[in-house]
Amino acid sequence: MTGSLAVAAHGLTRRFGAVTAVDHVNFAISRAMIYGFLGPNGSGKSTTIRMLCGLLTPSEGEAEVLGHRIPGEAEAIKRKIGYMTQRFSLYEDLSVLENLEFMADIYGLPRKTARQRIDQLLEKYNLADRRRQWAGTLSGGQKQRLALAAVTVHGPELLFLDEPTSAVDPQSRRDFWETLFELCEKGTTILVSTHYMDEAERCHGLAILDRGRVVADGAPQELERRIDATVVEVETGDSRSARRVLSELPGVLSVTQLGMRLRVLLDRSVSDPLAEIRAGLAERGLSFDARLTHANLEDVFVAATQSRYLKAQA
Ligand SMILES: Nc1ncnc2c1ncn2[C@@H]1O[C@H](COP(=O)(O)OP(=O)(O)OP(=O)(O)O)[C@@H](O)[C@H]1O
Repeated sequence: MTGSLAVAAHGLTRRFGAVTAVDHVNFAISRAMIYGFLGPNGSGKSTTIRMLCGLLTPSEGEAEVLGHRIPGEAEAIKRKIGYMTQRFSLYEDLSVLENLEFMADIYGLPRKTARQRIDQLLEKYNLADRRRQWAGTLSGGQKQRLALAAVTVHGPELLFLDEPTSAVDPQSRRDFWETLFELCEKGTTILVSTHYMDEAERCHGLAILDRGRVVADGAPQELERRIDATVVEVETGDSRSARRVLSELPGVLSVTQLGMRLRVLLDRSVSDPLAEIRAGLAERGLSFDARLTHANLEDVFVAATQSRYLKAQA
């Protein structure tokens, strides 16, 4: 692994009995970047993260994390990383301050350093006025800020954030992402899992996971450009009938309704998608307007997961 990579996974696999939760995944994360795992529930995001943190042993394959091999050197990385789980892992009956002191203690920070660092974090995360409040009584956004403060108390080089925004409102999500960019600008590498498309769009790099496999990876804009599908937007007065007709056309991967418009995703193998759609709708006597449009990340996600599903059915 070269020095510019924070994480490299090679054929990383984890089975739980008959279930293959993570299936030979490969990816590389450069230092000081925000890398996303985008995938639905059960796609293997948490299991992959737990293997990279050294909390779960891979069934097969290996990874290098900050220059250490996983499995094998898992102990060596624990002080260099921060791991924020979906449930924020706070002690609800300890105060904000006690939670941070506890984490500083776990990481063995000298008392004076810990005090300075905790004061900085309380200011940075806007929790100074609440230092004596029980963590359990904080709002979702405040708990999230405290959880991030807690996992960064020791100044980790690499942060693993497992669906960190699922329990907070849109404004807290935006603020949280601003903080991630600040950390990244100061050199922290961040791996964040999400099932929100808008969050995935903000990552420098991205792996789309589906049933334990990486089905696409790259920068979000690059993935949109490289998509293995064509996107057509259809406007029609009878979207219900049009939707039914379009769903049955050969090569159609998905039809999504957006207000009065339908967004149709077709496999690349369809040579003239506009003609196909026009012929299908005209045959049923439906009036419409259809045009080609650019792919977004949701289209990339649907194309990557649907075409795999259709190939498996064939
Ligand atoms: N300890 C375990 N024992 C058995 N099966 C497990 C275990 N942990 C995860 N799995 C299974 O592995 C698969 C992947 O789960 P994982 O939690 O990694 O997915 P995820 O993408 O993080 O989803 P979520 O967002 O719901 O956490 C699922 O089918 C899950 O039920």
